[in-house]
Amino acid sequence: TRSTRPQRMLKAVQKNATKGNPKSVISAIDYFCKHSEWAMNVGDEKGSILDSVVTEVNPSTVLELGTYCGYSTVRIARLLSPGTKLITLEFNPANAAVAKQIIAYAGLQDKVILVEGSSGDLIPQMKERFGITTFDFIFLDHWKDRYLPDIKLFEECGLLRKGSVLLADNVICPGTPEYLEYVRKSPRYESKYFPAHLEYTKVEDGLEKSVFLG
Ligand SMILES: CCCNc1ncnc2c1ncn2[C@@H]1O[C@H](/C=C/CNC(=O)c2cc(-c3ccc(F)cc3)cc(O)c2O)[C@@H](O)[C@H]1O
Ligand SMILES: [Mg+2]
Repeated sequence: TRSTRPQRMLKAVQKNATKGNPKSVISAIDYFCKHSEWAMNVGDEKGSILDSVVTEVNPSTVLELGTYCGYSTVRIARLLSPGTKLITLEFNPANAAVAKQIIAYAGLQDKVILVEGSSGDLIPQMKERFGITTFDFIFLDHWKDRYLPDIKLFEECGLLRKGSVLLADNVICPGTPEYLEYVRKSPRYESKYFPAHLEYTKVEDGLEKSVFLG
């Protein structure tokens, strides 16, 4: 049967990137998406903003919602200090399988805990399963209509502390209007919009950074 786009992306990484070199894996995926097939990775423009926020926060506890093929997982994990791991949630087993191989190709498997399942089920399990008290940094990049219910779940589960940083992709395109209204109106968050473009296109998009105020 015909291969899937994630499988073709993995092949491109194995062909064009250098094993153990995260930067080359990132470049190989960006090249594939620019010259072969568009795919919904955060991309290099928004990816640079993600890099700068991760570097600024220098988090000890990290969560990513929506691994997809692991592009942003690799971007984040390569910047974490030694001993720090990121937890990434992916409910599509085929995507998780590709992501696992891309993360391993980058040599970052020891810095990543990839959990197969739905955020709605897994967020309430974070404390007991992974010994998490609160998250320092959360990257939201899963189904756009799930950003709002999941941020409320973080609050209910006591997974945010004063200063926790949430960074959300695609707040313009495809758009997350309810989430954006919530974090911008709520007195419990200090929000900032980082304008950019939809990955590999000239379409307007951006990232919303929201700091929990406690
Ligand atoms: C009910 C399940 C909610 N919880 C969840 N828990 C764990 N993993 C979840 C997930 N939701 C989705 N996922 C996974 O995340 C990934 C989904 C990401 C959704 N992203 C987008 O739709 C998206 C879409 C675009 C896009 C933009 C313009 C366009 F014309 C077409 C697409 C751009 C992006 O940057 C995007 O991130 C998949 O791998 C999916 O299996
Ligand atoms: Mg996205």
